[in-house]
Order: sequence, then C-alpha cells, then structure tokens
Amino acid sequence: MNQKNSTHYLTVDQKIYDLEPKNLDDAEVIMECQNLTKEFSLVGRDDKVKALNNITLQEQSECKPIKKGEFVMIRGPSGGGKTTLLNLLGTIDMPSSGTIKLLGQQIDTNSSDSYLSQLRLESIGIVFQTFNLLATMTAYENVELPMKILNKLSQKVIKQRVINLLTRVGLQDRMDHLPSELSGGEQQRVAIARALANSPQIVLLDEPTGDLDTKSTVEVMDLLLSINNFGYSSEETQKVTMIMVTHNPDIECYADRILYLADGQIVKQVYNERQVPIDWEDYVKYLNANN
Ligand SMILES: Nc1ncnc2c1ncn2[C@@H]1O[C@H](COP(=O)(O)OP(=O)(O)OP(=O)(O)O)[C@@H](O)[C@H]1O
Repeated sequence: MNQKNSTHYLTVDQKIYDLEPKNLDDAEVIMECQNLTKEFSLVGRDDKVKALNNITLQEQSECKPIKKGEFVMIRGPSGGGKTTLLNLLGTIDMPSSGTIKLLGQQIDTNSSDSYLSQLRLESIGIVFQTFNLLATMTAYENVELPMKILNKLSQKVIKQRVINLLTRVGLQDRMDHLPSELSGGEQQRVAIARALANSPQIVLLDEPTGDLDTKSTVEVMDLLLSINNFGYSSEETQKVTMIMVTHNPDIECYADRILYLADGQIVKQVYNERQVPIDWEDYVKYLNANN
C-alpha cells in the first residue's frame, strides 16, 4: 500500500540509509516494569480512576522489556492509558503500585525528585504533540537550553552541538527563527533536536505527529527512524531507543513493536519484521483513494 515494500531504504538529507531487520535479542535492557498500576483520585469524590492495570514488560513475560535501539509504539483507544504509561516510564509520574527499572535503576516512591529530574535531564528526551518550545527563544536557544541547564559542556562545545543537531534535523538555515516563524513540522524538528541535546539514551514521544499535516508527519517519522537506527550524528552513531504514543495506524510501519493499550491493559502486541518508511508518493495515492 503506502510503504516502501520493494526496498527498505530511507532517504534523509540526500543520504540513503539501508534498513536491515534488527536483532535485539542480545541488546541491553533499557526499560522494564512489573505489575504497574496507576490510579487517579478525583477531586471531591471517593472513587478513583484506574488508568493502568497490571502492566508488565519483562523477560519472563509475554511482553518483553524495551531494549536498547528498539522503537516501540503505544496505540489504542482514547482513555486507554497511553499517556499515563509514557509518563510513568519517563519518571514524570509515579505508579500507584508496581516497579519500574530504567537503565538498570529501580524507580520508586523513594527516588528523590532531584535524582529523577537529573535522570530525565541526562538520559531521557521528551517530545510533545504541541512542541512546547519556548516562544521567546530562537530555535538555536531552545536547543541550547537543556545543555546550559545540565552545565557539563563548554560554551564552544555547546555551540557546535546545537549547530550539529539543527543540521541533523534539516534546520541549519532556521537557527535564528522564533517558533512563531516556523511551520508546525519545523517546530517539531526543533523540539526533536532539543530532546536530543544531552544525548539521551531514550526518547519518549507523545503524539509527535498529532498536530502535523501528512507530509510533515512522514518527514518527522523519517527523521525519527534515522535517529533511532543511526544515532544523532556521524560522531554519535549509537541506536537511540524510542517509545512513542500515537493514534495514527498508518505510521505503525516505523516501529519495531506496537503495544496496544485499552482500559489500562496491554491487549495486543505486534512485532514488525523490519521498520519500513512510508513512500510519500504512494501514500498520497492511498490517501486520495481512501478519502
Ligand atoms: N490527572 C488525572 N486525573 C484523573 N484522571 C486521569 C488523569 N490523567 C488521566 N486520567 C484518566 O486516566 C485514564 C487514562 O488516561 P490517558 O491520558 O493515559 O489515556 P490515553 O490513552 O493517553 O488517552 P488519549 O488517547 O485520549 O490521549 C483516562 O480515563 C483518563 O481520564
């Protein structure tokens, strides 16, 4: 249909990447969890909402842990618990019960806020549907900010890194632009560059293409696919683990694995044999035929 079935090549910035099937069997475990539940109290009411119910991603279970370099998508109906799960895996929120192990570290209610915020700053990049760029800062300044906060690199190294990252996402000519001077797709690419600023091991994405038109969706997905497989730059070529919430079934082909969540539980799990980028011209034909 809309995928490049004859080849598995991905073209980004005139470079052609060959996508082989991934073998993650022996890859390092990045994220595992056991019997995760999350309940929300409602203001002025005694009953609670059970947003997640017994989520387990473990070697011994049917749903395996998330491995280094894996691209996992989370799909399912509205209210199913996707964002709640992403927030728990990213240590933005704490489970009501159950355990999470992230990069070999146990995360629980004893983990201090300062420890968790440092872990997020160094190891986790986060991308949101609505970009969440700082409106008064240029693309350059938005990408620079996480490195300034981490405060581990010299100003000279930071500068080179911002330029490399904005070049990597195809915005080398837009560094001085404010978010309001960029298209939605461009703003999301700035947000991706910002998420990568401190070379995180994991990138979490909550509906990153939800506010984008179809062309920008394909461009952003191609970019994520190339970062997932080939790293941040020619100097940093390690695979980047990605966990992404999406409502869009057409882009499932970009994932290694898709977890379907409904009523707070994993109801289905699908593995793609290999990741396949969408061929834009075929996709337009497919969309026209189906609309
Ligand atoms: N802060 C909160 N307080 C109370 N209930 C909440 C809160 N956050 C989420 N919920 C409830 O938890 C359930 C799961 O919500 P969640 O946002 O994780 O679903 P989702 O699958 O991401 O939905 P969507 O696709 O609509 O974004 C829903 O019933 C939601 O109303």
